[in-house]
Amino acid sequence: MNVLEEYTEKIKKITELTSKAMARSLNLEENCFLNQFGERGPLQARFNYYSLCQRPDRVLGLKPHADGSGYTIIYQDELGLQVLKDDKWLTVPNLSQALLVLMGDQMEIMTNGIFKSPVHRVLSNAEKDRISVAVFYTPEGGREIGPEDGLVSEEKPQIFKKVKGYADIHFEYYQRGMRALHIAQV
Ligand SMILES: O=C(O)CCC(=O)C(=O)O
Ligand SMILES: [Fe+2]
Repeated sequence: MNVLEEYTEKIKKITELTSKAMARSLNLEENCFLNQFGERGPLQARFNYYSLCQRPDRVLGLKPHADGSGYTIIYQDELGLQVLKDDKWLTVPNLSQALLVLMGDQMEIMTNGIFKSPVHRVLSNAEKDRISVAVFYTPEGGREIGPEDGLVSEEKPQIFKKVKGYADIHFEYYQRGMRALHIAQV
């Protein structure tokens, strides 16, 4: 087995554990998110190399965006990733050997807005280059996904509709530098 196959198999196991843990944390049946992703929910890896940049004050490594995945599992070898929270950019710590689980738009939809898909960006750096491996875990293309029934009630009205093919819609908006989540709003 080559390294990429091995990494993918391990990440697949992590998606199973993580999806179940997230369901339990919301008092939902533990397979509910896995059922929405489907058995063949794709895992797509993106390898990012951020070379040295002489003007980190003027150039970003990666422009602000939110992921269209269900969620994304990121390995990073240096600091640089930032998430937007309350209008402030926070640098994600880089713990040795740690993987980062970043919510994508489709988990925000499935949790009816409880788990937020953050806008994030990557800074550039004049001293250290940086590598990251982002694995996007996305529901099967043909499937309709939507808020879990258990997360909708009179006090917590449904804020997202059921959607199909969200990843493709997201990509069109992404290319224009825009967010797509509003298309799923009720
Ligand atoms: O390089 C990183 O840490 C994040 C990459 C990322 O956000 C992406 O590929 O969508
Ligand atoms: Fe991203």
